[in-house]
Amino acid sequence: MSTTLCTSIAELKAAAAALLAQRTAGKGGTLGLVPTMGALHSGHAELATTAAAENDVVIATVFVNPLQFGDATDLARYPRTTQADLELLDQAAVDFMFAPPVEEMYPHGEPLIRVTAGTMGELYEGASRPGHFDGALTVVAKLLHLGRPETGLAAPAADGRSAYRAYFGQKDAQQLALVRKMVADLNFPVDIVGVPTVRDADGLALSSRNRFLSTQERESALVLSRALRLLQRRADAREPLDIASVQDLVNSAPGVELDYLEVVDPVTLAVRAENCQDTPFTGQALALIAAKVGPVRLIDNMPLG
Ligand SMILES: Nc1ncnc2c1ncn2[C@@H]1O[C@H](COP(=O)(O)OP(=O)(O)OP(=O)(O)O)[C@@H](O)[C@H]1O
Ligand SMILES: CC(C)(CO)[C@@H](O)C(=O)[O-]
Ligand code: BAL
Repeated sequence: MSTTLCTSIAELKAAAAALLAQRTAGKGGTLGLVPTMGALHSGHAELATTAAAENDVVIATVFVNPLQFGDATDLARYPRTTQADLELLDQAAVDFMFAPPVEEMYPHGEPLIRVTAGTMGELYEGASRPGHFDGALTVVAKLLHLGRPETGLAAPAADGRSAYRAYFGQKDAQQLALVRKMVADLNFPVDIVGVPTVRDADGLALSSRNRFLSTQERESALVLSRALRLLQRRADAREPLDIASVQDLVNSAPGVELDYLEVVDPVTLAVRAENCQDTPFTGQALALIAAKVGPVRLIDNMPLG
């Protein structure tokens, strides 16, 4: 096992700085950070291997952040699989797994000062999970600070890339857009890298919560990626999207309760008011979907155009 498990911030910072100095002969190098909540699967592995291919040292964080859970049951039953996570990260050539206890991250209880995700954080996922993105951005801000060693990072490269990069999945499109906005608005010295969604062969986006689906619910859940692909085909053909018909298709799947299916601007996430129903699709957009399948809330998205 070459991945080192760290549970304290001081231990992580010292060990990461030392390894970076050793690997780069003290000349400075690049560091990749992969924030996760654990219960790792091949989607996380893709983030980790991308980070390992692009950086001298990689830290993956595994922390089930209470601040981003409104629902205590969801928090309590969130899967925790530390040993398996360590093995997956080792396979992906990650150097450090930072898995702090809650008291290490929040030693004085919940923090008084937090990041607010603003109006963008109130849309879509934020509407169903009030405060979720404030909690997620607050912990991401902390992790971005904690993961960066105090010394040993190279100056920005000629192509303008920072020596510090953090990796997030495009599956959580709203989270990725909000992290990019936080980093831009608050001048965090880090590049955010978006990694494409990894899917099972039948199209279902991998998610730690998929394990709670029964066989029948998993079959029903395929309607999410099918709906997105149907919109993609219509967009590619420059046909009207007729989004209402796709919403009906999702709701007709047994046990599926659609929360939202929206076509939005890929950067601002504002709903596209035009070209979603009857007129031919033009330009580029992102289709976002969320639905409850049995007891599990699932999200997915695909680019259009
Ligand atoms: N299928 C996937 N493909 C690529 N990246 C993914 C995938 N699933 C999750 N990620 C990314 O991994 C990071 C950590 O996500 P997280 O630990 O919440 O996993 P998850 O599977 O999305 O869990 P859940 O949705 O059940 O909370 C996020 O940046 C997320 O976007
Ligand atoms: C980014 C993150 C690790 C913050 O807790 C979480 O929201 C997630 O796993 O996507
Ligand atoms: N992947 C998003 C984290 C969450 O569901 O809380």
